[in-house]
Amino acid sequence: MYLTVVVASVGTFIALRGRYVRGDYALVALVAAFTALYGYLRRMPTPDREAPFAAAVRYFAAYTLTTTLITVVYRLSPWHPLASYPGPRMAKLTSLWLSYISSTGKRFDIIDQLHQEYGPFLRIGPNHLSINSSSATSLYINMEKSEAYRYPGHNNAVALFFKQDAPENHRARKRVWQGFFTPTSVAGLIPQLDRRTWELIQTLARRQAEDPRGTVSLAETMYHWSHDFMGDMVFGGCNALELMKNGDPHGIIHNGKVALGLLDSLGQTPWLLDILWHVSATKSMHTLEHLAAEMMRTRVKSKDLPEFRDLTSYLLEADVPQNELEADSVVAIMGGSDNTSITISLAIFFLLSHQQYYHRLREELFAAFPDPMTSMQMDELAALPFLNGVINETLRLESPYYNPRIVPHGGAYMDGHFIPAGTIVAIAAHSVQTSPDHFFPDPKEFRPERWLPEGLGPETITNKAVLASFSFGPYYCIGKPLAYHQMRYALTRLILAFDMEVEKEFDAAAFRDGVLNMRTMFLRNELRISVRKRPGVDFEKLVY
Ligand code: HEM
Repeated sequence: MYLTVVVASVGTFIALRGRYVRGDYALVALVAAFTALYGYLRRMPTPDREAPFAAAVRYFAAYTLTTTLITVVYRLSPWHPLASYPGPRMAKLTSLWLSYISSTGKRFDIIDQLHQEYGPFLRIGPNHLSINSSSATSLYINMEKSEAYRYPGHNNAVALFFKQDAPENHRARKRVWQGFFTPTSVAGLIPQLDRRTWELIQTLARRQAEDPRGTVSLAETMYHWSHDFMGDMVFGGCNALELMKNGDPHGIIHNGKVALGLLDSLGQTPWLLDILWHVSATKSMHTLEHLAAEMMRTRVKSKDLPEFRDLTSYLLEADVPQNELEADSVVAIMGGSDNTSITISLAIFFLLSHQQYYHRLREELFAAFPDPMTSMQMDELAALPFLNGVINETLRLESPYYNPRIVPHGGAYMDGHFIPAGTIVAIAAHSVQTSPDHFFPDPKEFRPERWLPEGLGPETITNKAVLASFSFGPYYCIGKPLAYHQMRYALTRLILAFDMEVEKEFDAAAFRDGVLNMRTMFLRNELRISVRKRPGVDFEKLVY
């Protein structure tokens, strides 16, 4: 019987090597195999009169252990296709290591330290490489997304962001979204952005006035602002989110962020996510999915549509089926609100902790807009060099996103290395974005002047092409132009409206250390500020 166990283990290893198998299906298959074995043993006389159940457990444990042992030996052996790539032993053994370091929110830092130890090509999973080289931007031109982007629960609906088995489905859907992101269409959203940003200013002042400490949570209020604007942009305001007025009773922000964090960490071990999808560990993912579906259903039924065209109107015009509208709405809710608002909050954090840059930006903005109530055009904001420097510098330091791709048939060559087909590869975005080869001097410091034509002096290196914040290639961020405008606009309005200060006891180093990145960001410490209205600003009378 043990010979049969070994043969079964070797057979399993050969059949599954390098293949992705759904974890929930595999679990069901294992339970079925155990049941069949037990049924078989019940009918067979066992020589030593061992109970059939105990014998089934023993054989099954032997099978599992043998299969695991063969896999472990293979992964650490010189015959593994990635054997020549260095990395921590645990990473070579199991993708659980990558899921674990992802769940700490400090993956970017851990991977950066490992790159310093092992070099630019780092094995961070049994079948997974992190690449700390500008050449890795080319991965994004023609490689498909890894299984980490699979819609949890294998909803096969076509939607942006999530992995599609047929890339042409992604291209077709991206064309529909592109209709919404044309300059004319984005221009139609400007009055909404204006309205919501004045409401943000009122909300910051109101919340501060109501707070016993006399301060306001900037990051939380920015999230409320971006979700309210997203509700207008995606659903034409039909869902009456109104987080700035009502807070977040349905937990859309919390559940959205936890869901994204789970996707970012468990997604690196897709078989485990397949299993956990069926239990309460992934509750936030289900909650986000239900909230998004509900919002989309309300929008589809609504007769009370705004004058501007929202994203859903483009999807409906293209006859996108209901289940795909709902899947796209998950993407739109998270894509359209999360990164933009946290980037603005972090830009303000950097400015307030580097007063010289805060003053420099104020000078630029006060000169460009002497009347703080004035309207602002997109091209005027896009032409302000220091404002753009502040935004790019914040993105450079605080968007260490992890975007894994899969090497296609035939493999790939990079910097003299051959990477076999089927390997999962990702640019080490944080390492590249903070490397002295690409950003010099002071690559780890917030120095927005590096983005100006004169830079930080004659030695300056600013390799704009490696900024991976919006990714590259066919899966680049479709919202990039809108996101830049939102960030420029909100930052400018806030700086024109208020003198801002952090709380007296604010610890900038501890705050920065407490920024956790799992594609979305979690802040361990609050960012509370105080705001004081500037002369000439009169927002109280504006009614929304
Ligand atoms: C600072 C703000 C933003 C940042 C840093 C950002 C970053 C990114 C990144 C890195 C990706 C590629 C993901 C990957 O390959 O893993 C992406 C995709 C995407 N983003 Fe953004 N994003 C921002 C704002 C927005 C906004 C405002 C929207 C508007 C709805 C948006 C919608 C999307 C969509 C739909 C995708 C998927 C594109 C595709 O699959 O082709 N993003 N974003």
